[in-house]
Amino acid sequence: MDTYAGGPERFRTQIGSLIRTARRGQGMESAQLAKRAGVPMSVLEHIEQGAIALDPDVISRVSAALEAEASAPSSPTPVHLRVHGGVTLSGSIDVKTSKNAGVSLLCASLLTSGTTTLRRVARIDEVNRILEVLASMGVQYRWLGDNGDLEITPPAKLDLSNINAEAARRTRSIIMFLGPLLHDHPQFDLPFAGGCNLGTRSVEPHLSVLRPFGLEVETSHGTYHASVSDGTVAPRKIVLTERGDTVTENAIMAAARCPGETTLINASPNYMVQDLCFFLEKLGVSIEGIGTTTLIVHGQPEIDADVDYALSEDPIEAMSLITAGIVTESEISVCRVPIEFLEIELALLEEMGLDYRRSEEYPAENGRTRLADITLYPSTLVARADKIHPMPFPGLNIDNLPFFALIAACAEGSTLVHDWVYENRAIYLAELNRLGADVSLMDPHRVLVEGPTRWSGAEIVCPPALRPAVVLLLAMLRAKGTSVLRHVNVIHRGYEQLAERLGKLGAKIEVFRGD
Ligand SMILES: CC(=O)N[C@H]1[C@@H](OP(=O)(O)OP(=O)(O)OC[C@H]2O[C@@H](n3ccc(=O)[nH]c3=O)[C@H](O)[C@@H]2O)O[C@H](CO)[C@@H](O)[C@@H]1O
Ligand SMILES: C=C(OP(=O)(O)O)C(=O)O
Repeated sequence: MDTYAGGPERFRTQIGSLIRTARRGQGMESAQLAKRAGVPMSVLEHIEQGAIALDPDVISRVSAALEAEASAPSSPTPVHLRVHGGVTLSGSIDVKTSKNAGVSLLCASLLTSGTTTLRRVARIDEVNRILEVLASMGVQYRWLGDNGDLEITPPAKLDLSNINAEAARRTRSIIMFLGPLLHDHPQFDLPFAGGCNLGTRSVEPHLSVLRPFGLEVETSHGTYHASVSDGTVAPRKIVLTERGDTVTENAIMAAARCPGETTLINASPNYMVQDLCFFLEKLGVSIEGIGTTTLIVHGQPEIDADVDYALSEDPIEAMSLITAGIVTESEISVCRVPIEFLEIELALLEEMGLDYRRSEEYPAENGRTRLADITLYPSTLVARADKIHPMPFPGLNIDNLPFFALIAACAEGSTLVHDWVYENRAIYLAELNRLGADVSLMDPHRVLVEGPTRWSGAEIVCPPALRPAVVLLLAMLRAKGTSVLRHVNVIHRGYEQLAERLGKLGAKIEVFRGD
C-alpha cells in the first residue's frame, strides 16, 4: 500500500531532488557520486530527475556515499577548482542569505521551546557545523525541500553532556551559544571557538557583556566552563567596549529572556544583528532602536512560540558577486542586494569610476530589509586617492575589504588598503602577486596595491581564510589562461555553490576533488 501522500511519482521526485541537493551541497559532480555509490551515471541522473522507479539497494548505496562524505568533518575530501580565465560574464544572479545571520539565528532558535522555521538558509559549511552541534544537544532539524528552508525542533531538555566538540571547534560562532544557554543551564561546558585563521580574536568582550546576566566562565583544556548565578536586576545598562557583531548578538540573546529592560550602548547595528532582532520580535521580544547603536531589549522570561522567519540577503556575498562583474569587465546584474549595507562600498566604487545602475528598492522576504538590483557595466577604474579601510557598520564592511584589494589591482594607480581589524587577513592578499598583481605588504595590516595588473594564470593553494580565498578565485576569473585553486573547502564555509553559480554567468570553472 502506498502510504505516502501524493503517491509514488511525487515521492520519486522528492527523493531525487533531495539527493541532488545533498550532492550539490557537497560540491560533488554527478559522475563522482555515481562512482562512489557504484551506480551508473545515467541511473543517478534519472533518479535525481525522479524519472525512474526507486530501487532500495541503489538508493541505500547513494545515500551511504553521501553520508560518508557529509560525516567526514575533520578531513573532507579536498575540493579544487580549475579556472579558465579571461572570460566575460553575462546574465543575472541572485544574492543568497547570509552566513552570519544564519549561524546567529540557529543559536537563537534555542531561545524558544517551540519550533523554528528559517527560510532560505544558505547551505554552507558554517551552518552545517552549527547544525551538527545542535543535533549533538538533542535538537532535531530537517531541511524542507530545495530552497534552504529549515525546521528546528528543540527537545524538552537539551543534553549538553555530549556536545560535538569537533564540529564546534571548527567554527567561531559556537561562542553565540553562551547567550541562549545561560537561561536554563546553571552550569555547562562549551568547546573553544575556532574558525578561519585571522589572528587572535578575543572572547573577552563576550564574557564582559554576559557577566551582568550572571555568567562566569573559566577556561581549561580547550573548554569554557560556564556557571550562571543571579544577574543584575532590571533595568540594566550594558556598555559594549567594542562594537562587535557577535558580541552584540550574545548580549541580545541573553537579554531576550531576562525579565525587564536591558539597554545596550555601542551595540552593532549591522545586518546580522538586525536579522536577529527581527526574528526575536516575531517571538514576542520587543526591541527598540533596531539599526542603531542603542538597543533596548524587553525580555520575555518564557518563550514557547513557533516562529517562521525568512533571513535577509548577504551583503558580503553581494560584494563578492559585484567584484566578479567588475574584475571581468562584464555587464551583469547582481539581484537582491541588501542595499543599506553596501552604500559605502558603492559610493567608493563610484568614486573609482564604476559605471552601474541601481534599481528601485523592494523589500526582502522578512518585510524589513531593503533590496535593490545592481547592474554593472564595464568601467575603467582609477585608484582612490585616500586609503581604503573598514569601519563597523555603517562603515565599509570589514569582510568586504579584501575585495577592494582586488579591485584596486584592476585600477590605474596605487591604493593603500588598511585592514586594522584582523592581524592575518591582509597578509593573504599578497597571494594575488602569483597571478601578476603588485601587492606590497607594508606591515601585517596594510598593503599597497599598484594597478593595473597584467594578470596571468597560476596554481595557488587557498589560504585558510574565507574572503582572501574568494578574492583569489575572482582574480583567476580575470587572468587569461588556466589557473588552479586548490583546497577551496574553506570557501564552502561561507558560500553556497559559488563556482557553479558563477558558471551560470558564463565563468569557465571545473570542480575536481582528491588529494
Ligand atoms: C559570525 C559573524 O557574524 N562573524 C562576523 C563578526 O565576527 P565577530 O563578531 O566574532 O568579530 P570579532 O568580535 O572577532 O571582531 C573582529 C575583530 O574586530 C575587532 N573589533 C571589533 C569591533 C570594534 O569596535 N573594535 C574592534 O577592535 C575585534 O577586537 C576583533 O579583533 O564580525 C566580524 C567583524 O565585522 C566579521 O568579520 C565576521 O564575519
Ligand atoms: C571572518 C569571517 O567570519 P567568521 O566570524 O565566521 O570567522 C568572514 O565571514 O569573513
